[in-house]
Amino acid sequence: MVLEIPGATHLHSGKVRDLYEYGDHLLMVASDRISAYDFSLEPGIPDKGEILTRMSLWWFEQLADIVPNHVISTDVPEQVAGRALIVERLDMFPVECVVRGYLTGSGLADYAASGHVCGVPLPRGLVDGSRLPEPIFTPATKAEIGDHDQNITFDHVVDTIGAEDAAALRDLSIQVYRRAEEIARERGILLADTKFEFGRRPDGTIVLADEVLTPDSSRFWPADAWEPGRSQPSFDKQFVRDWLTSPESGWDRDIESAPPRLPDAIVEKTRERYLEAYERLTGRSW
Ligand SMILES: C[C@H](c1ccccc1)n1cc(-c2ncnc(N)c2C#N)cn1
Repeated sequence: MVLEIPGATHLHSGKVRDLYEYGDHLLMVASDRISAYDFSLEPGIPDKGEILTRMSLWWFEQLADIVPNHVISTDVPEQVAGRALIVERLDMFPVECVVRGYLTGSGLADYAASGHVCGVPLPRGLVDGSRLPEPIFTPATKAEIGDHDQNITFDHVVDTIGAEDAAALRDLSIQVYRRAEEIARERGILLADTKFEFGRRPDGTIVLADEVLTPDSSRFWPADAWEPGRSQPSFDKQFVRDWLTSPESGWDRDIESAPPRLPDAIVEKTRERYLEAYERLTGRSW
């Protein structure tokens, strides 16, 4: 559902976010929508958009000494107060800058098939959830709506945007991941992997854009439940996943039908997990 916002013209809609033209800038709006198993679920999680917007803002502040960001203002239209940002319009690089500190998901699948992820060789014997010896840059191309991003090699990034910018995005992405992973780990949250988007200013400066280091752009795992060799519980989405895959939901994931509406109890427990992640990471009370 695209909101009519005075002064804003709708540009893009993602599963859980919407982007609008807003004068010379852009308005990035986070919804309360939650997605799992590639479906947008109902109902939304109350305050999720605001919690993740505040989390992203906090991360931009923590990272400002190593990378400039696109945030201009939080003085947004009343309708989206607290869950939108006015951001600088950038020339976006067409690369999803994914950094992995742990092996799971499509990275694990590529590793199982080839011993590599995005052309990066990894040691033998790694399992689901293994911590990697060093964080790796595993870029992807933005998929069409509804499709999964496609993992690509660093050389493919060089061919797309040139060697200098490719190296700059790789180095920046890994530097930002390392800083964030350490901050999160100190607070009991494992940042298994994350996806950054960068853009360029007219003067050539590379700027960190999009949302950053939220449970929507990253895998957040509770550190005290980490056990390589099996799927790790998601910090924020595990209640939803467990209910959807339980007999109680009556949902059959295999027939690719839309999942049923989430029960109030699951919605509330999930809201509490987003609040817990925000308060633990930022040290700020909601
Ligand atoms: C993928 C992402 C998106 C966000 C929200 C909803 C749907 C898509 N997106 C971000 C831009 C973008 N373009 C120019 N300047 C910027 N500062 C940004 C940002 N952030 C274009 N697309």
